[in-house]
Amino acid sequence: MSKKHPIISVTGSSGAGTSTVKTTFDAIFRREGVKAASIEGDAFHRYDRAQMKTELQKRMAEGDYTFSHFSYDANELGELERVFREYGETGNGLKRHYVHDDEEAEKFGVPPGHFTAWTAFQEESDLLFYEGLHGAVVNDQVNLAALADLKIGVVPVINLEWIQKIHRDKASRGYTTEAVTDTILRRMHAYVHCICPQFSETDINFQRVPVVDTSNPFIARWIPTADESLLVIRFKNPRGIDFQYLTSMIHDSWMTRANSLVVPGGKMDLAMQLIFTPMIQRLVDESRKQ
Ligand SMILES: Nc1ncnc2c1ncn2[C@@H]1O[C@H](COP(=O)(O)OP(=O)(O)OP(=O)(O)O)[C@@H](O)[C@H]1O
Ligand SMILES: O=C(CO)[C@H](O)[C@H](O)COP(=O)(O)O
Repeated sequence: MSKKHPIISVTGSSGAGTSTVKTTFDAIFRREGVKAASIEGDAFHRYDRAQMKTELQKRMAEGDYTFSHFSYDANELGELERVFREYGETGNGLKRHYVHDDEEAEKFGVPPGHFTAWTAFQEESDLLFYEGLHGAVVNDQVNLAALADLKIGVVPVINLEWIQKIHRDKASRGYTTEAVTDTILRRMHAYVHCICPQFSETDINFQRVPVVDTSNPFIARWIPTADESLLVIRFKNPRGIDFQYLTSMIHDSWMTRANSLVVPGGKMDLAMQLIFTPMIQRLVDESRKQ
């Protein structure tokens, strides 16, 4: 935690929608005149695509079938912790990109499956924004949750998460349904042990729930739309959250528990704007006073 250089960490599994949520944050940052330095979780993978394939084969030959991109040791979480810590102390840090597809290859000048070089943050910023797989990990080696000032979980119910992952990986990353299904299966152990525990560390979780049948996510022809889903928003600590204001501003929303709100899927962006704008203002006001 750093009052001077705050960190916002948006955490979710692959395909959960963390990149999509970033567009809402970018809109708030723009409107509120907040300068954010952004980093992506995939930049902290330990291996490039070819190295990962080799490492996977090696582990499987040794009888380890649990290793995947979700595993702690497939990622440089110590490096991520160092970036969080350095940013909190100095407002600086290092970033790079993991290039997934041809479009990103064109943008970054590096072939798919490779990393760009590490570079220091170019400009001064008011806060650091992380989105990725491991932004609230607490294990015996790192404590990322302790270093982030606002932690957000993006967690569609699992059928929906799989549909999103399958559709995105097929449409933009050139994978087949079978290849994505294999990846989902291979990652399940680490999903349970490395991804899920973070959602007890996060301050607010956003869980999209479809209200159409997703019983067989592997044949879904499209991702359930905003109108075909609800959003459960759960606050770890509801103290200070003005639920009356939120339910009056978000049409058709209601409370299901003392710390949980449900809003129509189409109100996700509005709900995030209403919830996060005052939180971001508070973080930035505090930091400017230091
Ligand atoms: N609220 C939503 N409504 C409908 N579709 C969504 C929503 N959020 C995400 N998606 C879709 O799900 C897919 C995955 O989303 P996104 O790329 O944001 O995931 P991600 O968590 O960043 O994944 P990764 O970490 O693997 O890059 C995309 O096709 C995106 O359009
Ligand atoms: O999105 C992901 C994790 O968040 C990808 O699955 C991971 O970055 C590996 O990518 P690829 O299989 O394209 O090399």
